[in-house]
Amino acid sequence: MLKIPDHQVAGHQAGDGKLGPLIDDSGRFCKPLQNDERGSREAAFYTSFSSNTKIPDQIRRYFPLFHGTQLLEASDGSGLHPHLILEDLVSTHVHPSVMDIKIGSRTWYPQASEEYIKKCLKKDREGTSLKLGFRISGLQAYESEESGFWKPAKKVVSSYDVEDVRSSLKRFVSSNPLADAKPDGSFASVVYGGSDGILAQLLELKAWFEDQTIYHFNSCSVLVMYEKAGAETGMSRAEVKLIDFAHVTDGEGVIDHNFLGGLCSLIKFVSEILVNLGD
Ligand SMILES: O=P(O)(O)O[C@@H]1[C@@H](OP(=O)(O)O)[C@H](OP(=O)(O)O)[C@H](O)[C@H](OP(=O)(O)O)[C@H]1OP(=O)(O)O
Ligand SMILES: Nc1ncnc2c1ncn2[C@@H]1O[C@H](COP(=O)(O)OP(=O)(O)O)[C@@H](O)[C@H]1O
Repeated sequence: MLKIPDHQVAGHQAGDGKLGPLIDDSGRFCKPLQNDERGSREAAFYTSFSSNTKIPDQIRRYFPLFHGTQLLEASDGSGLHPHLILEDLVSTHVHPSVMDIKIGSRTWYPQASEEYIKKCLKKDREGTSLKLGFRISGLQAYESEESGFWKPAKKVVSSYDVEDVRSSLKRFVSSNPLADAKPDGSFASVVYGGSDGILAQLLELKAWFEDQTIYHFNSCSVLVMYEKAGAETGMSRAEVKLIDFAHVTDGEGVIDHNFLGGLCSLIKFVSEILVNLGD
């Protein structure tokens, strides 16, 4: 049975007669193809990426598994609609803490329409993209059975400034994300740090981006995920994945400086949280 995911933190959402992703019980995340070129671009990306033998295995694991496209009943009631059948990245989590971070100081690309570029430039300027090379698009962090999740509203997140980004990255890995008090950052070392933590994963991705010239990942996001119960026992299952490939273009032999720069900036923010843990 397909249902609306309650773990989605950004992007187009199903419900209220709108077209959005659906999940099933077998761990599939079904993302409807957008009707314009965004849909065909994303499907083309997954098809090309799946069969590209130049992608190292240790990098492939940062992308959702792709099981092709299928016609499914759309969430907006419009009937059968093509969906990308992806791995649901949090299907094995009980209380997933998830943050969507859109990478790049520029979320548009030269081939896009003037109108689209204008819209993106406005969002990039108003958010932290231009200043930092990334912005938080949405997030949720689990606190407890009683209080549930810290899940700030879309309009709150879209108005984040640099300091809000810094404090949200710390609050996201705190045991008290909903508290007015200073976030304790108590899961930072287990989630962000360590040999297989978020920072190590971001650094591995960065090393690939320093070389790869196959794709330009315009407007893509890094999805950061962990499970609080695991973090409490030192086994957070913290993971980084890349998502949203509706604006990927051919790299044409050129380094993706826009993505690489944003990734470096995010790495610096995460590193600083680890360095300043005692503060
Ligand atoms: O439709 P909205 O308001 O949810 O905005 C979408 C954005 O959602 P968010 O700002 O995160 O809530 C959405 O952002 P995310 O990718 O979810 O970070 C995109 O900017 C999307 O544009 P496009 O599909 O990339 O061309 C945006 O879609 P369009 O404005 O192009 O429809
Ligand atoms: N494969 C996936 N598994 C689990 N959640 C996902 C997956 N892909 C996307 N999401 C969730 O959906 C949100 C929007 O995804 P995205 O691909 O950016 O959609 P859009 O193109 O509408 O912006 C993400 O912030 C995340 O919460």
